Amino acid sequence: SSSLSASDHEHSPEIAGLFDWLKENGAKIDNIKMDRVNKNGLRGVVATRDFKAGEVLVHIPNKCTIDVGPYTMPGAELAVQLLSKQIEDPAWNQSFSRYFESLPAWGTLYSKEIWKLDPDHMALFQEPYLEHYVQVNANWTRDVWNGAAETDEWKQWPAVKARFPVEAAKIPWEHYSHYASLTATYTFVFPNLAKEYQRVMLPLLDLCNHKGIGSNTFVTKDVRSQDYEMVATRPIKAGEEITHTYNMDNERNDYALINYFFLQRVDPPRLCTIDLPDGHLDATFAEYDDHYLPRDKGGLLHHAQYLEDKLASFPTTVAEDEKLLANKKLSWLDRRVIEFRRERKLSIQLGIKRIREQAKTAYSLLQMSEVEENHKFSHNEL
Ligand SMILES: C[S@@+](CC[C@H](N)C(=O)[O-])C[C@H]1O[C@@H](n2cnc3c(N)ncnc32)[C@H](O)[C@@H]1O
Repeated sequence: SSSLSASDHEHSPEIAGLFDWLKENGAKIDNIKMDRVNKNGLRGVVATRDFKAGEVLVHIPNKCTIDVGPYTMPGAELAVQLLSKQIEDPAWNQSFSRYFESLPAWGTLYSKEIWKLDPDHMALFQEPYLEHYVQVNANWTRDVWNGAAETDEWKQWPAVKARFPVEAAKIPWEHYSHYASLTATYTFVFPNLAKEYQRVMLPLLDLCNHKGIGSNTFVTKDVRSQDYEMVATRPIKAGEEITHTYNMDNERNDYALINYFFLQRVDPPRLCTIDLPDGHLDATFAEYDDHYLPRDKGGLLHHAQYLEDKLASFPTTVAEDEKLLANKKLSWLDRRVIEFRRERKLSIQLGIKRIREQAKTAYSLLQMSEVEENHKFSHNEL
């Protein structure tokens, strides 16, 4: 049989419990397993047999999933919704216990919702925009907990405390804020029967890692049954990691770091979102094939100059960052931020080089934008 034996989960009774619970509830999960998928021991999902393109790898019944709240809610408010659901219906909560145990333990998650606002840690970004960005998000989590956020009262933690004073008093800040990060980073977006887009928790599917270009599955919801399926987008070999694209924004390291606290070391390195012309973290970039050429306004050389100024403004060089990273005593939180800024600098260096090369041969491109500008101008004058 292709079903999993206990030894497949030797490293983790929680994962064995998750598989048992899902199977008891009719999930089809026979041809995948959990494993360590990189040198850092990252957990991920792996195929245990070959799959053809279009084949269903995993089927999760709707009753094993959780609609947490409207998809626009930030993690802080989703955490309030989830905790309130758990308190309100202890039997339901108990029935999901093996799922909750499969999720990362407190202290092992990190994201904008719970960023440490310690000045030394924040300074590691070498980027005021990012410091500000995580500050706004982490403060929101704190404010929703205290009832001080500028949003509806029902979305904030004191509303739960008022309804369930005894049970709510047992929830510490650490637990709530962990949930704020979890509901932001382990949820999917799907419509419910009323066609309202929800943040949804999908057991096991939420243990698959992100891959942009080259991912091998997507997740879909059946309109009739409301069940969820993971489908192969190309042939998959036994032993291959199962990945899907959380969103293409994660292909930019600043977006992935702030939102999910991971980085990809790709060759060639890609410019960060914030280093694209007019780039900022809440923008969506539809075009990813062209990593170095600025689009629209600005022009090539203008962007090269911007990147050169940026590079000169960093307090440390790539070599100095490397030296810091050689220190084995760095905390994992500090290490990843330094790794991030090193990758960012490498991408900026390459970006400048590419733009300068391109500018030599892209005369026609520059000329075209001038023509368009002149055209607009004369049109306005008419
Ligand atoms: C939805 S979970 C995926 C499962 C996770 N690896 C686990 O074991 O619980 C999202 C988290 O997984 C990690 N992750 C996802 N994709 C990754 C990738 N391409 N590289 C490194 N870490 C990744 C990040 O820590 C992220 O916050």
